[in-house]
Amino acid sequence: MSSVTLKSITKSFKTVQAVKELSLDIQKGEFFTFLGPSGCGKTTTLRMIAGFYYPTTGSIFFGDREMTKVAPEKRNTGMVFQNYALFPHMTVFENVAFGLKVRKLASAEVKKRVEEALAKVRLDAFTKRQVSQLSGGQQQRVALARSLVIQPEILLLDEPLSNLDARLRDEMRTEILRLQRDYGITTIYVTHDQIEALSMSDRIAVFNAGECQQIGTPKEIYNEPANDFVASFIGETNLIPVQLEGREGGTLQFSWVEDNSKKLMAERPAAFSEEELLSVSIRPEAVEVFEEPPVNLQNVYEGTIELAQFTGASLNLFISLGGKVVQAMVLNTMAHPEPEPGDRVWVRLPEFRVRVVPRVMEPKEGRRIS
Ligand SMILES: Nc1ncnc2c1ncn2[C@@H]1O[C@H](COP(=O)(O)OP(=O)(O)OP(=O)(O)O)[C@@H](O)[C@H]1O
Repeated sequence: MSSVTLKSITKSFKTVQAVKELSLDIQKGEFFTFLGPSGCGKTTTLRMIAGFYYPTTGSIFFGDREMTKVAPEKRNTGMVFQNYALFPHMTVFENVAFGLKVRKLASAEVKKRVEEALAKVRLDAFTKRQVSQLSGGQQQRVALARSLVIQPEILLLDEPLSNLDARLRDEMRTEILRLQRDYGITTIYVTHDQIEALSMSDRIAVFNAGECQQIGTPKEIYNEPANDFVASFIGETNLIPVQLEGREGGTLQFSWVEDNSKKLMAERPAAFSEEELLSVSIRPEAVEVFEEPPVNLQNVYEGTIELAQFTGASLNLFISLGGKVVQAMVLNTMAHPEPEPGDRVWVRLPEFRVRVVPRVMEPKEGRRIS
């Protein structure tokens, strides 16, 4: 088990700068996730940690050992890929034993370790099967056992669940976490799936276009996003571009950029400089919806329901407030009558639930419904 430190690493491929000035400290035994959209540099960073690529500039340490240009086979990392990369003509046992045989371990030791690893991933009944005769989930377990059996210091997982169906993904998520906790192994997990990232990680680094936008625990990333990109990439959110008008005590006073007759108060402390472009972010579950205009409340806007989506546990309401559509998630209380398109409602964006975030994305038009 080892900590991992990236010191200002960059990676360029001819004209593409895949990773820009990235610095990270991953703790011993931590489950750390790289999250971001396709092409943002997650895999390239993981490959630099594995040693398949060397950084163009910057350095990589495992504990206090510099690994920047050490060959992959000398790093003692275990890696699991999206496509499993198993040997289809070999049995489950042979696949898992492969790395140990390369390391020239005695055959009794190989047998013991492989059997232990297969028991851990609950495949002990399948040792003699050809991997081509296994399901996707079982193959992924073989890949996990193969990477763990070498007792790596660091486990690297590159979108390991993306080829599995939704139910199996759920199951394997729990399985991977259980194994990670059992072995206590430092784990770096690459995904573009925010649910995976939120539900599994100790900490997450959110990437965009080769840059790390925020590092934090799942709750920090979700509740206190660093900017509008992070807010909208993690979960659903409503973003309203705003202009600062004043401050009074701890309260910030804004007007909407798209309609400056609409005012908005925010009570959460927010770090930004006067010259930055700002939005407020508010999650659908934080938006309150009223059938009558509420009295003595702030940040209340009159609107019309455009769409009501029933999802079982909740109703997703898309509410037009003049040109802007805001999404609200209200719990299914089986109330009658239910909110319907065309209904006039009042929306409240509670001042203690809105987050002021710097605007780093291009402003978008209001969400289209159809
Ligand atoms: N070997 C390579 N040669 C040239 N460009 C590359 C190479 N590998 C990656 N890139 C480019 O670097 C950028 C980052 O790619 P990377 O694979 O790290 O992204 P990613 O976030 O892992 O994406 P995905 O989720 O799609 O795998 C992309 O623009 C990609 O096209």
